[in-house]
Amino acid sequence: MPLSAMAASSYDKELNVALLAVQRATLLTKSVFHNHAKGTLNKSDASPVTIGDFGAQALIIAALQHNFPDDEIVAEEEAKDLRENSHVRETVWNLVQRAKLSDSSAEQVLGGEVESADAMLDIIDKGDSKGGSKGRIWAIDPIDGTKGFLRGGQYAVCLALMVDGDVKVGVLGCPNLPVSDSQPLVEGIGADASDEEGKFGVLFSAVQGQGAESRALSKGSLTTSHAINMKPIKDISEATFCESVEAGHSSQGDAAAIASKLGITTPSVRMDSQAKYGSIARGAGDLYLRLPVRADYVEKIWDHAAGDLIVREAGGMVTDVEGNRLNFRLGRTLRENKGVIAAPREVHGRVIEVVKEVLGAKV
Ligand SMILES: Nc1ncnc2c1ncn2[C@@H]1O[C@H](COP(=O)(O)O)[C@@H](OP(=O)(O)O)[C@H]1O
Ligand SMILES: [Mg+2]
Ligand SMILES: [Mg+2]
Ligand SMILES: [Mg+2]
Repeated sequence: MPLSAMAASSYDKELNVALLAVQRATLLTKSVFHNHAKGTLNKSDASPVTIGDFGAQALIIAALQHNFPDDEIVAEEEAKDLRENSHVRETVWNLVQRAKLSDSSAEQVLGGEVESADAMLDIIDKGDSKGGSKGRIWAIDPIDGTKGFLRGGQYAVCLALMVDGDVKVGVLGCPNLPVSDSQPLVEGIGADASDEEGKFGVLFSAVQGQGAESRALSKGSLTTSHAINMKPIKDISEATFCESVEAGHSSQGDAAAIASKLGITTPSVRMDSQAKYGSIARGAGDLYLRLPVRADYVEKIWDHAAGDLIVREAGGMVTDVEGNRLNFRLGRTLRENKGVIAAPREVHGRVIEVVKEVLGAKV
């Protein structure tokens, strides 16, 4: 490959912008958690959305539009509720204006000052791409695990770049996870993520073919990163697995049955959001099981794109419950996939066998 083509395919700029954009948006969500009523609204599917979700989405899209004006964006939220509710709109607008990284050169990279509250609404609605298998498309989940965010549990600010339907860059900001990779899995705020000394959680990232990394989140420029890898497993019965806190998002009964058949005796760690993908990628846990609760639920690409790449680049395998790779080419949803099974490569096949036994026995 000619040098110029190699440089063009390394995604250095995309990764840098994505990391800084997620870091700035994560700061906004932290300030909402500490200083505000969350401004929770209920969406049409009865799930919650907060001023933090809207503000984080506006900030990330503004940064992407400044740097990559021709790219498409698939984002979870839309501005409709803000157009109808001036009080919530003004609160989000204030947050967006105030959210700045402390390092001016980092802010300069992100650029794209939002000019007015109305411009902010239009920016939020730029996340309405239909997605698909062609071209450059970013997927944004401004707060994944909104229920966890409201409870003071785990949540993640998630951003991924897909090119022709393949995830090339993935970033997860997890402000409530421990900074250090070797801390055990936690359901609540990590002991060393308390915001003292400016430490507040972790930023995971991966670029296709270049491995996965983690670094401490900061309020200014990026901190130094290091490579992360899934933990090698000798005996599957010694694995720890994580699953959703919300029983409505993943069948905890099926997970318990699968774990028991695998000989796993350690209870599951329940945590919200794509923090589960980051946690197994850094070796703090081994398996992530997401087992369908309702036959009609279709997973969304923004709930999985970044985590899928980060786990695969750390040495893992991510599939649905049938063992098929997640297909990000079909639009805003993963309509061909049911559930998610993420595990180290060497044991993934065995886990899928047992998943099929347990789920097959139900029908
Ligand atoms: N019935 C269901 N089954 C699976 N996932 C669901 C679901 N209803 C909502 N979700 C998704 O579950 C995500 C949270 O996952 P987790 O349980 O791993 O924390 C939510 O993301 P948001 O919080 O971004 O809306 C939402 O998209
Ligand atoms: Mg949501
Ligand atoms: Mg989500
Ligand atoms: Mg969300």
